[in-house]
Amino acid sequence: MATMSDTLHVILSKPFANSVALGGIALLFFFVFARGLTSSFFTRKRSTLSSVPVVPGLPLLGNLLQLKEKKPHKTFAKWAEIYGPIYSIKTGASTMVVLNSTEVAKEAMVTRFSSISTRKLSNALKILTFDKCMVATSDYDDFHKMVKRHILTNVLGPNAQKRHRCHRDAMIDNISRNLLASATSSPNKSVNFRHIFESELFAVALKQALGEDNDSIHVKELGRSLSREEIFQILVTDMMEGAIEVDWRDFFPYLKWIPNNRIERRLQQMDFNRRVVMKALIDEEKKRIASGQALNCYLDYLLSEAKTLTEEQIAILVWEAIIETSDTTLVTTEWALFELSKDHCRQERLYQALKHVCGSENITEEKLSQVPYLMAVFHETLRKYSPAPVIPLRYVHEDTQIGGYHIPAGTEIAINIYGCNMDKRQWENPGDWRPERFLDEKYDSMELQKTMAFGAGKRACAGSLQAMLMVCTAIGRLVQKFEWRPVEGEEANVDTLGLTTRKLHPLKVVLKPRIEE
Ligand code: HEM
Repeated sequence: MATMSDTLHVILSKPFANSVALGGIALLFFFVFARGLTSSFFTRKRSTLSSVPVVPGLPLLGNLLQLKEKKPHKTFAKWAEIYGPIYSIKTGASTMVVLNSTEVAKEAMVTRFSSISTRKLSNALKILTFDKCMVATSDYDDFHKMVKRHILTNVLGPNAQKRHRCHRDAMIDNISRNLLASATSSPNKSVNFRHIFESELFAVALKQALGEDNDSIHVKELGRSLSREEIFQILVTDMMEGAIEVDWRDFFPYLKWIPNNRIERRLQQMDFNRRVVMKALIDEEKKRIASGQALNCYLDYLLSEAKTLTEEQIAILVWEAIIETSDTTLVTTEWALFELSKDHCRQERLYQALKHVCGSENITEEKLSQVPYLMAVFHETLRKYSPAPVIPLRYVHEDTQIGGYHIPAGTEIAINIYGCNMDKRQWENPGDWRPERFLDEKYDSMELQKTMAFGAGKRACAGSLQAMLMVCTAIGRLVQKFEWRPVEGEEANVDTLGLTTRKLHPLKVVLKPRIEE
């Protein structure tokens, strides 16, 4: 998987790119300098507000080389300690303003939303999202409003979630049963929590989106049948990796004419695989529908209600519901259980809180609000391990202001959710995982926006209710059923990987089934 630094090193070591860069360097310097000069000239003319503090960088490359650490959200947070919660950086030819506190992030997402409502997509995301054809990556326009209404009506809104309840209940039962089987067949041996959870979560994603959880599918264009694991690889894993592919032309749009075949071929292949697998899955369901068997799922709903959408658009939207369900919920549950497994006192506190409310019954979604400590575990995990650490870039389409600074049109905005949720001025000892901080009376127990993890304003996460229901019920049930202990050395495995803050090393724990009293 290419990181920004890998890519830059490749650029800088490639003779062709070097010769282009050297040949055009005078021109480019002039271009960049002239661009800066003109924009600051207009800035001064149009606004009495000052410009945001600037993180110094190199000519042409700007701050790209300083972002060589694989986790830009951490570098952004470090810069916030020096330059304040709002500053600007240069990523090649573009100016990016980075927001690192709840105050300025909310101002951008709520108060100034009308000036910052478009997305700036990388080349990779443009290809993989069929050019903004998803709810999450589209601009705030009529298409967005229509498809958001669709996903809320059939999948993610409160009524839709009630209708999909049976899938979530089956998921928790299966996970609990599979973990019990592993723990009793080989006590003291670590169990593969992620493998079991991920597979069951994918089942919910498929049932909500397509109506059925397929064990395999024949894909004519690939000339073979794919197993469920291969379907997951193509629809989820490859796409998550592809989304962070760095194409250096993103930073130097005026060099777009230079081909970047390696990345383009890889992305086109991923896109092709996704298209043909989605087509095969959808064709299979169309046969079911033609036979008169209707199911409550997003595909059936879109085919009957969304007549203006093309087949390709429907396929991307159905895929969106699959991929968004399949990752962040696992990320949050795994980190919460990681923290609980190494903190016996807090695990015991949660167990007692569950016992107090549920006795020997299993926790259910109806009872979640009666266990404030469980909700606190959820929010503290979202705060410390914010699954989407940086919100997909926004684009300023008319001059605006944030934090009292002038922000000219054309600026990219990076909202560093990780920075907001780890801001020392808002959170005491932010590096500590301390659910008790959310037991404070100032928090409404069922409010989902206690941290910035789900974003804010009109583009806040549409799946927050589903995520809360699944994560909290899973943590609650699994702590009711088992005592969680980390295997030796697990405490140090805090590294993350990828687009979301997925745990680099899957959680390794020993589970001791609790004796039912
Ligand atoms: C713990 C789990 C989750 C977290 C932390 C999370 C976080 C986020 C964030 C930060 C955004 C971007 C907000 C913005 O651009 O301002 C977002 C958008 C979105 N999320 Fe989630 N998400 C989670 C789970 C889910 C799930 C399970 C779904 C289900 C399909 C989902 C569907 C969406 C959609 C459709 C959007 C786009 C909303 C819009 O643009 O109007 N999310 N999410």
